[in-house]
Formats: sequence, structure tokens, C-alpha cells
Amino acid sequence: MATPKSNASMSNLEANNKNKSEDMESQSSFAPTPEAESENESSSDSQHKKGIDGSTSKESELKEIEKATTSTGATTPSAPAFDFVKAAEDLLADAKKLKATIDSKPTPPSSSPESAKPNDANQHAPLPPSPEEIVLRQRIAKLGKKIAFETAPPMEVLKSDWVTIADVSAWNIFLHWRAFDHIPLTGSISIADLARALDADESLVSRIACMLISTGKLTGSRLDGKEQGPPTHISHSRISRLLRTNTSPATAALAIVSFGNGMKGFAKWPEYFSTYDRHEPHPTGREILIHDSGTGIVVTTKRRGAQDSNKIFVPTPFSLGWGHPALAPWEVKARYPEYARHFEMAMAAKDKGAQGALGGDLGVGGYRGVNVEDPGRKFSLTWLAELSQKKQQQQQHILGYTNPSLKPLLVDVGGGLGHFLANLLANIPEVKPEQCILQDRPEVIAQVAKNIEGGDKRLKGVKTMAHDFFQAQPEEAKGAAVYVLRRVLLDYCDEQAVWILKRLRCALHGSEGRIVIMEGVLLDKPTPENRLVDMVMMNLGGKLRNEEGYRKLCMKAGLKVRGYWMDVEGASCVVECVEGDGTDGSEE
Ligand SMILES: C[S@@+](CC[C@H](N)C(=O)[O-])C[C@H]1O[C@@H](n2cnc3c(N)ncnc32)[C@H](O)[C@@H]1O
Repeated sequence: MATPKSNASMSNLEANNKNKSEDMESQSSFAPTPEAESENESSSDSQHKKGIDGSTSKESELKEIEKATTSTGATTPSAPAFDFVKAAEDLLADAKKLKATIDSKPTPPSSSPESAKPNDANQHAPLPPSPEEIVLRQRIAKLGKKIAFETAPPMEVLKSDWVTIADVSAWNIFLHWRAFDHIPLTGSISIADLARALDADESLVSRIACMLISTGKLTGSRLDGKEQGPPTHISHSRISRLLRTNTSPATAALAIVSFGNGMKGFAKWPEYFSTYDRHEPHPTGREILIHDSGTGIVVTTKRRGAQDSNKIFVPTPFSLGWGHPALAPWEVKARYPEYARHFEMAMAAKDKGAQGALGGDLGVGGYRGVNVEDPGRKFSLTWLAELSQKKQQQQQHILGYTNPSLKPLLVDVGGGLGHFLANLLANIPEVKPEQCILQDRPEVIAQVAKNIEGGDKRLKGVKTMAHDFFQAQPEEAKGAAVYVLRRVLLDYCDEQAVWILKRLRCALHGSEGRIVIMEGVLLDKPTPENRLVDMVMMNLGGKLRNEEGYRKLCMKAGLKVRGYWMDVEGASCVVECVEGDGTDGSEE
């Protein structure tokens, strides 16, 4: 191996890192590409060849590393240099403000020793942070990350991603084993006791725990009085306590689902894209047209020779990751009830944290998003109150009695456990539960029925209906004033999304009904959180879309967009559409 001739300006550590990375490359299982091989052959001694500036390729590589290491962030000619001194000063100012905020907080009332339980999550819990404190903490964390990213030697940045993989794998397996549940909220547990509780090797538990201790997710200590040696005991950090399924079930469920929706699929990307080529997830095979029997509208295409004529099959990294490449993600989820349970809990938790359309607040409060054409035009569904009363009066007049379930006012399509609907009914009491239909897959609807039987009054009276949104709406669900599709289209590729919309277009055919789409939105300026959602959706075979993307779907489905509202901060949108007049380019 050629030794770099000049490493005077390179620290021993960097030189070490570089040598290590070269070793790893030489041990890597990646086969060289034919191009690389021929390059190697044609210049077997190329490492010593001189470049135009007279340096060897190894020297050039070193120079590149040095340049990047000392760079202040001006990686492209057009990008302004990152002013890390100014950023650090801003961070210090925010840190001081945060400290003052924390110091000015009243101390939480301490529970009496008799009433305190060892596993009481609220015991010793600090008072919840104010919105200002949360904003400050978010700003500090973001700036801190930015400074670290811009100032760390490049190899450190890459290595930290690598650490993240091991860290996430460690917390995921501890979560899977419910290891966090066994660690008391106060005090510690010995690694030996934890291993016994988990029925696992102590040495194994120690290795995994030490990974988490190294990143601060757990706190390690030695309680045998000796100064040397690895930790013998572990206790919770402010992060790991949130991963207890017994005291923080919603947050733990979010973590379980993030891993299930994310890591399993992400790990399969190389296999997925080499099997299905380098395309976004899309239907495979040749396709023929399917017409809706009632209206004659072409609903979609189907794969020639496919077993189920009403399914359009899209292979997904998610299903591949779960070991069921021939199933749709929701079919996979149905096979894992425990995962499905966590999924529903995670959805509910997201609802609580989410704003506007995705938080369900479309009732009295209205949606905080802004109409792109007429900023003064708010979106709300409060008009349903008047319509509900009008319908009941008409029935009274014609029938002599009211039967709210005669024609649906609102159908929540793929409505999950009904969080949105429950919120709407609570906000607009004039709308009767009997006027609303909640549709979803059979196992989800069975769960809703169980919840109602179990005393959940929020949806009592709502008509629940197992219905596949790829199929035509049943008679009793046709002609509704509103079909709501919330957080549904992002799970699907364009072909499937258009199909779902066309089924709804058929259901409102000839009426004044509307479809209200509420979705996450793809932001023009990439942010990690927004792009994460898009990547996770790719695992599921879907995608986040921007305004143009949603308008295109509606147009292809033969729908006319009557309003588009967007909330940039919450990265959500509401699209309201009605049946088009057939002149706007639908796929028929
Ligand atoms: C991301 S969740 C959104 C649930 C709900 N709309 C909300 O915003 O909370 C997507 C929902 O679509 C349902 N779903 C998936 N495939 C479906 C299908 N073919 N027909 C009906 N519902 C389906 C899932 O069971 C799940 O409840």
C-alpha cells in the first residue's frame, strides 16, 4: 500500500481514521464494478501516477480530506460560508435564556413517600415545559446539530451516522424485549438482574446496554465500589424513560412503529431496487382497463393475469422488509396484531401532537392553513351543522319523522379508529353520529366496534363499515355531502391514489358532494423531518406530494379542485374537490 508522502498537516487521529477506512474498504464485501476493475487493471500502479498538479492520486485524496476537514462550510462556490462563531454565540444566548426559564420554574409538588409508587411515571417528573421552553430547546438542538455538522471533520459526520445505526438497533431490541420497562424510574437495576428478567445472556445485555450508555440513552454506573471495569448497573436517562411501554405507551408505540415502518424497509432498499429496477414504487406488469359498473367511469387498470381483478399490486420495501413481498403493507400489518395495536396507538399519539388538518381540528376552530388563491378564505366544516339540520327538517316534512341514517352526511374513508370523526362530532354537535359512516379494513372496524362496546362513547351511533377503498362504494354510502380522505393518499403511488379518488368520484357522481383530502405536504425547501416522512412513505409504496402533485391526482381522477389550503409550518394541506365536467384531462 502506498504511504502518503506528505501528511505533515494531518493529525495522527485523522491518519489513523484514514488507514482504518482503507482497511475497511479492502475488507468490504462490495465487488468492484467492471469499470472500477478495468480502471485498476489499466493503471495497476495508478496510485503512484501523477495528476495534473503533479501529485499522486493518494496525495490528492488526502488533500481533499484535509480541505474538507478545515472547510468552514463553503462547499460550493455559491454557498455562503457557515459562520460558526456567530452560530455559537446565538446558541449561547439561547442557552442562557433556557437556563433562566428553567430556573424561574416553580418546583413541582413532591408526592408524599407513602403515596409514591416505584413505577409512577410522574414521580420526580419535572413540570411540563412551556411552549416557549419547547421552542428554545428545539432551536438550541437544531443549532447545536448544525454547528457539529459544519465543524466536525467529515469522517466524524459519517461515523456518527454509523453510530446511529448501532444505537437505533440497540434501543429497538431493548424495546422489543421490553427491557426499558424493567429499569425503575428512580434508582437502577443491575445488568445481571435485567438479564435474568429478560431471560438473556448477561454478557449480551451488557453489550447492548453499553452501546446505549455510550450515546447517553441509558446511564451506567458501577455499584461494587471498584473504579475499573464496565458499568454493572443501569438507570434511565430522560430519553430512555419514554421508551417504557408500561408508563409511556404512546411514545413507545411511536418508536416501535417508526422502526417497523422505517428500518426494516430501508435495510431492503438495495435488494428492492435491484429486483424492481430504479423506479419509484409503481404497479408492475401489463395492465388493462376496469370500469365502474354503475357509472362506466374507468376506475383503473389491472395487471393482466392478476389473480384478484380488483387489486393493483405495487411491490414495496416495507413488505419486503417484513418478509411478505407479495402482500400490500396493510395486509402485512393485519398479520401482526401486536404491531397493528402499536400502529393505532402511534396514530392517536400523532393526532394529539399534530396541528390543524392532521390533528383533526377542522370543526369550530377551522384549519389554520392558508388558501393559496384567496388567503382570506378559511377552511372549516362547520357548514355541516346547517346542512345536518336542513336534512332533518326535510325528512320531517316529507316523512313525518327524522331518520338521520337515511343518507350519509359524511363518510370518513380509511378513517382508522375514528380519531378525526370523533373530533368532528365533538366540535360540531349538530351533526348526528348516525349521519356519519366510518370505513376501514375489517380488522380495524372490528377494533372500533370493540372500543364502542368497551364504553368509548365518542363514536356511539356512527355507522361503522368494513370497506376496501379500492372497491366501489356500497349504495348506502353513496351521495354523501363529504367524503374525507385523511392521511390515506400518501400511502400510495399515483396510479393507486387516482384509483381511490375515482371510486369516490363515482360515489358522488351527479351530486353536489365533495371530497376533502387532508394530507401531509412535501415542502419545497427540504427539511429532515419532511423528507423523513417522504422516505418512510416510499417504504410503503407511497409519497408525500406538493400542491402540483395533489392537483395532478385530482385532475387524473376527473375531479375539479375547489380549494387548496396549506399550512407550511405544520407541513399539511387540505384539498377540496368536486366532480369535474370531464374536460380537464382525466384518465379515461
Ligand atoms: C395512515 S392511516 C389513516 C387513518 C385515519 N384516516 C387518520 O387520519 O387517522 C390509513 C388508514 O387506511 C386504512 N386502509 C388501508 N388500506 C385500506 C383499504 N384498502 N380500504 C380501506 N381502508 C384501508 C388503514 O387501515 C388505516 O386505518
